[in-house]
Amino acid sequence: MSSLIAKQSANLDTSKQVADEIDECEATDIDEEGKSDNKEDKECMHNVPEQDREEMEEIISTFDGLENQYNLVEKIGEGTFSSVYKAEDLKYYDYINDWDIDSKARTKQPESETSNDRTEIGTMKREAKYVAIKKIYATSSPMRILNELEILYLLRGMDTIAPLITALRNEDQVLLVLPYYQHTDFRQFYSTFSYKDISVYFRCLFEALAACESLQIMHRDIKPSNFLFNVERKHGVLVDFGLAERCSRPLPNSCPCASRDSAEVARESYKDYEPALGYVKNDTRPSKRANRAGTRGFRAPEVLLKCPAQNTIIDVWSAGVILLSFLTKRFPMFNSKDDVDALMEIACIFGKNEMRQVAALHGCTFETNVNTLTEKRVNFRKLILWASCGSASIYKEKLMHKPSFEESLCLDFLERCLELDCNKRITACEAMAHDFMYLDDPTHQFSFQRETSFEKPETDSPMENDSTEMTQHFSRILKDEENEPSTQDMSVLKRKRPSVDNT
Ligand SMILES: Nc1ncnc2c1ncn2[C@@H]1O[C@H](COP(=O)(O)OP(=O)(O)OP(=O)(O)O)[C@@H](O)[C@H]1O
Repeated sequence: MSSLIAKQSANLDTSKQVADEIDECEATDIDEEGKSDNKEDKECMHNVPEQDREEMEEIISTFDGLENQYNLVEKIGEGTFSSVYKAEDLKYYDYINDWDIDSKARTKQPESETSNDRTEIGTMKREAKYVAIKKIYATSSPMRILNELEILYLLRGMDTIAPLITALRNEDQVLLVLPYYQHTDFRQFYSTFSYKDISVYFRCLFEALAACESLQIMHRDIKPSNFLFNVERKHGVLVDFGLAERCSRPLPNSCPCASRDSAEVARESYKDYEPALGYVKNDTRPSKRANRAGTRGFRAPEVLLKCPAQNTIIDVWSAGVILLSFLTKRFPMFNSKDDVDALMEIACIFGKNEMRQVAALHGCTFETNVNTLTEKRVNFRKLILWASCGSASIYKEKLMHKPSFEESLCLDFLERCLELDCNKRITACEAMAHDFMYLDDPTHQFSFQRETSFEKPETDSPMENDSTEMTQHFSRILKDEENEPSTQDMSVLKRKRPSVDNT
């Protein structure tokens, strides 16, 4: 076994470190070998499914000496490219652990307490410390693994990005060791968060995105399960840079969106376009190729339209989709099975007109014979109220009220994140200056001006055109929920699509 990245050596005042880590509540004995006597872990191991236990035993047997460093406790995640295990770090106290933000937060305690603790070092009970071990499947290419390692290295030192502690390799097996973050499953809080809570969530997320943006790194897989949010600590950490990529300077003619002039022409050109029905049988045009990596439902329009000039702004769109889930109280928001479906879901909200425009921006055409799509976009406030109110009468009542300051601010931020045109979308750094990020900060001076005039909207029909399939679909959801709240299908836009000949 070889260590790809050496742990920082332990030549510091270890005693101070140890003293700083004391937490009486979670105290755990550690014997001379360094193994903890954590009863919870032992009980946990009994509950570990047979298959997971076998996997963990295999990892231990593959990596010589691993068992002296880490005690694998349970499997905590399984993705397309890796499995993730929670493990106790048996050598924690031998190393400088700058990555440990929990302990850092705790060391901010009064001097008198820490000096008292220091005197008890020899005899004290040490708290068990955990890491997350990510086992990358051997099918991943070495270049992909190296890319993840390099990007994690570049992004080190951020409180909102999970840093790499170390990495281990044995032949084709690679383990990444990351801090373990106690977090809350998104499904447990997304429908109950207040605007202030949502603001805190997004400030952490955008802090991480702004750091990526300043280094021109696209994460490519922004979604709730990759942003580990701890509700109690009100802190989140971005993980999983397995698909991350460094932006390359786009060639000006690689896509109309890549240069200001051609983007302007493209934005206008779609108006004159006359769609030709059918498709070219012997199409000799070169196929359009671009990185489309990501998770369905979170891909930005430019990714779906195979834009070769993608940049960090794709992650802002994905963050916008998460925000839409918070506000509509629907997760997942989109549930497409392929890219065409995904574009249709987006078109349900933005309407055909804007879809044609964004397609032209990336050198494509958008045409569909799905006659239930509207030309114009759906108003975000109406969509959110409709999806989140639970009953048509509450929806109507809320719609009649002027949005609160918090709601207006949040809607403004949502619109800026979910901007179809990637050149007009808010950047992560700009987002950090948006007032929405500071809703919970009593010292923040707000400059956001909400519209003073408020026209009571027509409430007979929730959307512009009540005859569309989408409106009927939304209405059905509302009706169902009025009678009996449905927990079966939380995805607003999940619906059967009529057969499409030409999209
Ligand atoms: N540092 C960590 N602390 C706690 N849990 C973690 C940590 N890293 C990952 N996890 C858990 O493991 C899951 C999978 O991790 P990760 O996203 O890195 O793997 P993946 O194979 O790329 O998954 P996917 O294909 O779903 O994106 C996460 O959703 C999370 O629940």
